[in-house]
Amino acid sequence: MAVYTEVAAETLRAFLGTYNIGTLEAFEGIAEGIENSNFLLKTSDSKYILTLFERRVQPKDLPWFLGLMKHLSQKGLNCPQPVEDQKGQALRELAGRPAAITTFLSGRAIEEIDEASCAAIGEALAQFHVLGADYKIERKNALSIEGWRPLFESCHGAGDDLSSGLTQEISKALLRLEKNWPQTDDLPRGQIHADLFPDNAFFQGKTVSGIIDFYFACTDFFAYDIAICLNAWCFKEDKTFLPTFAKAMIDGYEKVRPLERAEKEALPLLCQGAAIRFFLTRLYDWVNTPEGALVTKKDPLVYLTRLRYFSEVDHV
Ligand SMILES: Nc1ncnc2c1ncn2[C@@H]1O[C@H](COP(=O)(O)OP(=O)(O)OP(=O)(O)O)[C@@H](O)[C@H]1O
Ligand SMILES: N[C@@H](CCO)C(=O)O
Repeated sequence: MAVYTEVAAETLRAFLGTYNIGTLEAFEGIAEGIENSNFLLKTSDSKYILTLFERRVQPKDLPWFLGLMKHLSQKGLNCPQPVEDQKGQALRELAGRPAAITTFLSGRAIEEIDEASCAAIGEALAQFHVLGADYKIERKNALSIEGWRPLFESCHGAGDDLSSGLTQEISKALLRLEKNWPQTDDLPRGQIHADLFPDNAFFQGKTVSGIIDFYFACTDFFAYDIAICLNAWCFKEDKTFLPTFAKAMIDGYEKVRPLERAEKEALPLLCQGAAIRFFLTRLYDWVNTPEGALVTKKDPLVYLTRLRYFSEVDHV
């Protein structure tokens, strides 16, 4: 459950009084998610999502994230639109936390991933990349190649408690990635979502009705975003890679934005990077989340399996 900060109804009612979105009829904490506290608000006008930012999100980055959401939703991407208060501000403070209200999106996360949903998410990802092109301000990806080693070192060898020899295996993988990771100009880059997991995509039938959770978005290689999705969508029961899902995703992507040859060739390496990124943030959380916290810890070892798989292939 991800509600780290509670909000009293009276406080929320007063807060909503500074917007033009009706009066509060009901609100409830949302169980899903691990990063921020989220609430579903029902007002006399409509439904909204209130997010209180916790944990990894740096307050200085919030205007960039909210700006990107506004930009993409205005361009026609199905994503939450930040709601401005009566003074035109989307970023506010509530219960001592940075806070924002966004529009509510219909649909729900897919129950069973298949080729059709992979194709649809590939297409939606390419739309994200293309529509983000004229959002010009860059935000460095703090969870890319330069961030992984410090994150790993901050876990102080804790991986060995999960699986023996793991510290050595990850050290070797990091060295390999640091030696071979593409330079900034090597591949097309722009604004990427960087966390487009199945729980961050809503579907209505086979159609993507919304993309949420922009709080890892950043400026990086487009193909790295595909690598994240290949990791997150194209494995069966956490272990077996599903080439037909991957092909459907890449074909869906290329309907909107054809990939360059260099991007395709870089995919196995970028997929290893994506696997290590999610392995490391999960390992960090495994070590640092106190017992009894109201949040479900995610298993880092799932991404070790994926790292091993992508380390052994020469194409995806
Ligand atoms: N705009 C929205 N419209 C409808 N539901 C939403 C919206 N934003 C968030 N939700 C709901 O809130 C849940 C948690 O949101 P989100 O995934 O952004 O949480 P998080 O803690 O920030 O993220 P995560 O752990 O995935 O990084 C979602 O699974 C969804 O059910
Ligand atoms: N999508 C991430 C959590 C948010 O970064 C994971 O599954 O590890």
